Amino acid sequence: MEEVECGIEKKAAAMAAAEEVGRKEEAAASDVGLKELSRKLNDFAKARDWEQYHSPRNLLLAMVRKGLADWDEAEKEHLGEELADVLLYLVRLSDICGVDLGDAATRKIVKNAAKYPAPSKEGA
Ligand SMILES: Nc1ccn([C@H]2C[C@H](O)[C@@H](COP(=O)(O)OP(=O)(O)OP(=O)(O)O)O2)c(=O)n1
Repeated sequence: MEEVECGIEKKAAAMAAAEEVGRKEEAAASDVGLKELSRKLNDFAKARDWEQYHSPRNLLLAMVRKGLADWDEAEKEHLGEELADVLLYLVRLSDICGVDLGDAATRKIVKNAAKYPAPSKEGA
């Protein structure tokens, strides 16, 4: 009897450990960097010989077409897929145009802050 209980405990511990690994993998996937996405998209296009179709114009048109889709709040999963497509096309477009998107976006946030300063909180 004790042996059976020990076996069940071991199985529960293994399942908890697997769940923890799954959670960590999920967190890592949602925290993926732009350079990693860029590399994956490049591999994806190369493997299919699709580089010929990925001109800046085609990528921009594909991005806009995805962005024009009906965005229904009730269909969160579908919305996520459409927004993911927009992001992937944008990352690919940036790569094709030789733009470091992470760097450009970070610089632009700094520029935006200088252009649109937040109201001072002093005396508020
Ligand atoms: N020439 C292409 C076509 C597709 N893709 C990749 C980038 C997008 O992430 C995804 C888009 O594929 P679809 O246009 O088939 O879009 P969906 O999968 O959303 O299908 P649908 O629009 O029919 O719902 O595939 C790509 O890189 N280059």
